[in-house]
Amino acid sequence: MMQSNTPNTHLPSSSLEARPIVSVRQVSMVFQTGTVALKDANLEIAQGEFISLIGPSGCGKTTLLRLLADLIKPTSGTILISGKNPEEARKSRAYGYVFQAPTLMEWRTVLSNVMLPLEVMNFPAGERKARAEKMLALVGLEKFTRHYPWQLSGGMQQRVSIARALAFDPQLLFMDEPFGALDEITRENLNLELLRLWRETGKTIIFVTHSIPEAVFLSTRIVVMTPRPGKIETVIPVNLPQPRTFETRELPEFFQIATEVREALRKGHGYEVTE
Ligand SMILES: Nc1ncnc2c1ncn2[C@@H]1O[C@H](COP(=O)(O)OP(=O)(O)OP(=O)(O)O)[C@@H](O)[C@H]1O
Repeated sequence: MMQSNTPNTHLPSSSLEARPIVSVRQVSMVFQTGTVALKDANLEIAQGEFISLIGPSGCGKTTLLRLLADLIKPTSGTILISGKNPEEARKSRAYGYVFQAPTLMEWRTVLSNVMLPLEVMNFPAGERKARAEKMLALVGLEKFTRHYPWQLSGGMQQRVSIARALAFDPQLLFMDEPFGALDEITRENLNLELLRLWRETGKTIIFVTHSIPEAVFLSTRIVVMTPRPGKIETVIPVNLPQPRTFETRELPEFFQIATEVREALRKGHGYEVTE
């Protein structure tokens, strides 16, 4: 059975009085090379939030995501996901992960790519197809189930990756610059689609980006990071009305928040972000 998540019909409460879905406390990551990729990071994320991590190259955004996903272990500090450590959370399928490149298997159809994690996780055979079809419909690709990845555009391939990450119905979705390689128009359309999906499913999303407008458009809060050592500089709330539309980008508040993010990045000497 699919979990029944609550749709995000309004801005998620800024209150973190209920147990946060993600809790990062005093987390540092020093690689064997001596690079301090993350220093004393603290962050609490409530269920249903859309959090963007923004900052210049090398500030530790991917490192933070990889720590949450149990792909690497922190040097110090504590990470809890729904009250579990990252390894337990991974084993209980708490999150899906979308990478910058779609990483689809070229010899498998779209449907078969989305079914792959369900096969690996030993979902009953009868359930796999129904789940995969449901997720592909959610990302608007119901007519492309029999296509192969090379027959799809880059944006469509990334939508398949999102469907694949959601196939086993995780509460959390980690996305590492998923639209970074796409053209601006495709990217803006996918931003809108992602917000619709977020509203409809009630997922909590943690999204890495280099783009200030993308972060402002998507997020309920923006985590601004700065490099050397990787640090959380500040967390900026985005109180723009929901649902966001193309017009959202024209609002004076949109520009005000973008300026706030830019200034926070400058304060941390992070200049290398896209406008
Ligand atoms: N496995 C590793 N071993 C050694 N150093 C690493 C490793 N992974 C990342 N680093 C270093 O840690 C720092 C943070 O890297 P990370 O990939 O988290 O940055 P980022 O903010 O995601 O950058 P980008 O925006 O370019 O993807 C960088 O200086 C990077 O070189």
